[in-house]
Amino acid sequence: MHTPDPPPHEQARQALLARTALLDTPAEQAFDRVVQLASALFGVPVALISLVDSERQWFKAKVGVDVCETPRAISFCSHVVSQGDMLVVSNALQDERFADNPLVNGKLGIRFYAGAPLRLDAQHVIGTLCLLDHRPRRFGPRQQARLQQLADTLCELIRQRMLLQLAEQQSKLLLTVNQAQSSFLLDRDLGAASSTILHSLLAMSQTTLAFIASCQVDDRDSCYLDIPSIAHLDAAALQWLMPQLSHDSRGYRLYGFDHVYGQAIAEGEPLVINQPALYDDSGALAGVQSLLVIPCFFHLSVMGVLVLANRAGGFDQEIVDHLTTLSDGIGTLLHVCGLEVARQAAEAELARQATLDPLTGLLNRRAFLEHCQQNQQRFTRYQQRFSLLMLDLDHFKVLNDRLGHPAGDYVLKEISRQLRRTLREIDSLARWGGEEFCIMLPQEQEQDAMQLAQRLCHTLASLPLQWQGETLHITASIGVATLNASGESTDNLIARADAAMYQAKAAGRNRTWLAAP
Ligand SMILES: Nc1nc2c(ncn2[C@@H]2O[C@H](COP(=O)(O)OP(=O)(O)OP(=O)(O)O)[C@@H](O)[C@H]2O)c(=O)[nH]1
Repeated sequence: MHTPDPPPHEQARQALLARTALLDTPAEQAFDRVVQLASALFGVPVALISLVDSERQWFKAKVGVDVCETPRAISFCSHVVSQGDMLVVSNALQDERFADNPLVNGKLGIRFYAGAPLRLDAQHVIGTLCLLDHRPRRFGPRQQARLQQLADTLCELIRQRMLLQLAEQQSKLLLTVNQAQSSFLLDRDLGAASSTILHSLLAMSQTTLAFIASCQVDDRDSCYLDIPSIAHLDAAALQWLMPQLSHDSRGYRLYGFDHVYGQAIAEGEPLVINQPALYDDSGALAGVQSLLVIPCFFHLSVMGVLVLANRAGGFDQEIVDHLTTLSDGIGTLLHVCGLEVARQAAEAELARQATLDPLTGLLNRRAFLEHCQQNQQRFTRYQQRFSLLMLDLDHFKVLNDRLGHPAGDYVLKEISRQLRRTLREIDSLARWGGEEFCIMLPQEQEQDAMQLAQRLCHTLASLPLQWQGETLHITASIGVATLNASGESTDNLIARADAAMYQAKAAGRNRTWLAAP
């Protein structure tokens, strides 16, 4: 018995067969009619639609036999698949390839076989439409041509069926993209929205890894791809991708545009890579079997890419066309997401601005008071005390009157900068109003707070401030108050620090004063 070698591109052929979604499906009238017609037309007892799978032939429709599959190794049809042409065996007993085949000398007793290839595309034969008889027959060229016609019609039926399935999947996917857009508008979670799309895509495209990436530019003007979620069925594929990405709490990022995704974005065209080793010898694609990168547009701008990897048999034009129709929906989603991110950033910036003093950039009185309240609560909870320094520049009016308002502004800004530089990160500094500043020192003992106030006094007094060639001598008076052990109110603490500051003024200025308890 002769078992033929598999045809070239056997893997792609099997992938195409899998995509027909015919294997192991129930009988269908349209296919049954074809075998009934073939049996009647050619006057044979057995007619089959045989699909040649990796290890078996499986019959989608049959007349005259009960079995629904036989091993591929003994099947006549595998010869048709391997040679790509029709096979006619007039008398199997006289054919050395089949004489000792169990289908011939066994119960089935095949003598005559004619099988026409089911050729779905130029390269691949997925099976046969075949005729069998228990006695030898002649099967001339005209009959062979008719059988092939019938097989070609059957192929057309299969193609139509695949197109219909594709259209159904496409409308399902479009619906998924629409749902993802709506859910994003509701909960503003791009990771969840893209994950919904990706999981549907994996199932539909028979791939093992998928992600959506949006083009972003960070605050240092570096371009990167933001990848809010990755869907995968294959840990090995993920291992290939991971070393390329950086990861933080917001998701994954891929910096620069010097890679296949950047290429698809720059060219604005889908990029299909079915032989990664030939495409890129740098090793960046080692571990991936096939890759499809589709740019996603909003109007004429590329907002990001849809990436799918590892499709059995690789990516063909049909799947590219199919997925490209989805990419606009994804592009719109990425655009809406970009608007949302910009809106949130603007909102955060506005909120930040509202807490700052415009001249010095320090916290304003309102924000500082909120901060004090929080520390007050911490005291209630953890008994952690804190101190306040009320700092007022001395004779500032004189300086303003003599050198003008711009000189006063300059001094306020320079003093603010110096204070910020002298204080620690955990200390809070605010412009309380006019030439007055307020400082909060967390977990501070009275003596520590006094020491710091004295250091500030000294630092400001020795500041070499210059205004239009004149050296300015600025001093400050500082009142120091520490939250008392019973946890007084913030207002009371501020009032005590303020009163201490006036004591310092009254005592001659350029000094510190510890508030009475
Ligand atoms: N240039 C400038 N001056 C300000 C600003 N806010 C308040 N001032 C001035 O600060 C001065 C405060 O004067 P006073 O309250 O009399 O206090 P002082 O002159 O520092 O005197 P003592 O506090 O008693 O040492 C006034 O001249 C205000 O006009 C500001 O934003 N810029």
